[in-house]
Amino acid sequence: MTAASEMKPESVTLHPLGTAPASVPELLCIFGTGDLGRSLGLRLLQSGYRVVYGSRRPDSCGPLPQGAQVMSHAAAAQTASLIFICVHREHYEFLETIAQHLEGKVLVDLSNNLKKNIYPEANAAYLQRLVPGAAVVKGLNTLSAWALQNGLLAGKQYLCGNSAEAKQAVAEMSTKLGLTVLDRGSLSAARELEDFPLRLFPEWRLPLRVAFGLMAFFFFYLLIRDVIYAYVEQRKDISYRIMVSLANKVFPIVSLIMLSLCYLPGVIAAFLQLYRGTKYRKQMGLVALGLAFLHAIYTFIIPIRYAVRHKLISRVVDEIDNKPLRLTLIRQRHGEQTHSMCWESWASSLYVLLGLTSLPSVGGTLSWREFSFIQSKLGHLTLGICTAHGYIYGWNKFLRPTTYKWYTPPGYMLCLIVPSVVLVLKVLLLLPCVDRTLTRIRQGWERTQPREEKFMNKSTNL
Ligand SMILES: NC(=O)C1=CN([C@@H]2O[C@H](COP(=O)(O)OP(=O)(O)OC[C@H]3O[C@@H](n4cnc5c(N)ncnc54)[C@H](OP(=O)(O)O)[C@@H]3O)[C@@H](O)[C@H]2O)C=CC1
Ligand SMILES: [Cu+2]
Repeated sequence: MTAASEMKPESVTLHPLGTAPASVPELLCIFGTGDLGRSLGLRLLQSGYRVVYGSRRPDSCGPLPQGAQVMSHAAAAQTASLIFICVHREHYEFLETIAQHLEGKVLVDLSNNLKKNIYPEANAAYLQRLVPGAAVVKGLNTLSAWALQNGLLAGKQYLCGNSAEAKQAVAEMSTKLGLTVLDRGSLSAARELEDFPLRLFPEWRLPLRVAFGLMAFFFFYLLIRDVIYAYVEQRKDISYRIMVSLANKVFPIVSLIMLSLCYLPGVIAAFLQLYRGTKYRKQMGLVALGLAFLHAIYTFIIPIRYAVRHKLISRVVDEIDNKPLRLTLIRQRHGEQTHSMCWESWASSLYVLLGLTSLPSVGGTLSWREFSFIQSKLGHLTLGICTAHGYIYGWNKFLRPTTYKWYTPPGYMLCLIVPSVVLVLKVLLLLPCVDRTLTRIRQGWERTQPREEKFMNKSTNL
């Protein structure tokens, strides 16, 4: 490490903001030698930049990436036109004292807060107030020191700031680091950007809420229908069933509904001739996958319990010495089990295929055609198979009055509604005449058509 006094700042061409060049400055400055500062510096060096650190203690800061220089804040600021502020907001005051050295520089504010709304203004707005002569750009704050160090740079980054040139400079640098950046407008968006890292798995929130909501609903619905009904009407206590049987009814029900919800927007959109994907599709599908998996596991556990009971039954039957009856009992049980286990293994392997291919690392190795084939064709096939599973499971119960305890349909009947609607719509869409029209519409045919006709098309299709 070189002390600031011994070091001559390298000469770089500094460009006033108004006439920013198309190329990024070669030498970049980082304030703060902490976790983020070090990881970012390493990454910048690897991408072909030169890096100068600005530190309170240029002589005694910890180990820095090889090739980087370190000096005082003021000296470092003079070497570069772009400065990353890798210091916590709580310590920003020192920047005010060196504000004259930061005149005309681009300051990148990467800071985050631990909680929302702990400060009256966004960190970046505060920085801009401390250093009015600089162009503050907020962004890259969803990077993590860990990911930078390990070369993982997936995910979009957002930028905002009042100076278009400054944002341009940061965007070009980010692209060179292999990041995808999106412009979110002026610095007034900084607060929103600072809140991003505080949101945990935002895309998972809706799918998980839907899953939990559906699970809670079906759990209580089945609890009333199965356990409470048996208790009230037949004076039987079957609460021991809650843990396994009830759960094993709730999982496939919710799983199937979630899977069909993945495809519902698609078919509806097709009918509305507004074909676009939905953001939550992948997450919905993966939650459905998880639940289907639990269902399959439970289904393989339940026969073990049945097998135990089975032995008891055979012993009792043995005592009565009624061999034909015993054989029928065994055959019935066995048939049901193999049937159901066969369904489960089919459906779950399809689910796994769907889930795996929707992971970015696997999906990336497939061509677009392969991906859409698996996600769309196999997705609908899985949906079809699971829906058929539901119908076959319950076909002989539909007309039996005892099925409708307290006038409520059983859970599996309710859960077949959405998938059936999706499948019927899908089949309608596959009809040659509809398919042809849809293809033509998607190829831009609609533009020459009056609006009313478009809607008429839709209603005749339905
Ligand atoms: N770590 C991460 O993964 C990420 C961090 N961030 C943000 O980056 C910023 C820095 O985080 P991180 O690197 O983890 O923090 P660290 O605590 O690891 O580093 C902060 C650095 O700031 C400098 N510093 C500390 N106190 C003062 C002070 N009073 N005056 C001037 N400089 C000071 C120090 O450098 P020196 O001793 O050289 O002066 C210190 O190393 C934070 O705002 C954080 O929210 C954003 C995204 C990810
Ligand atoms: Cu099943």
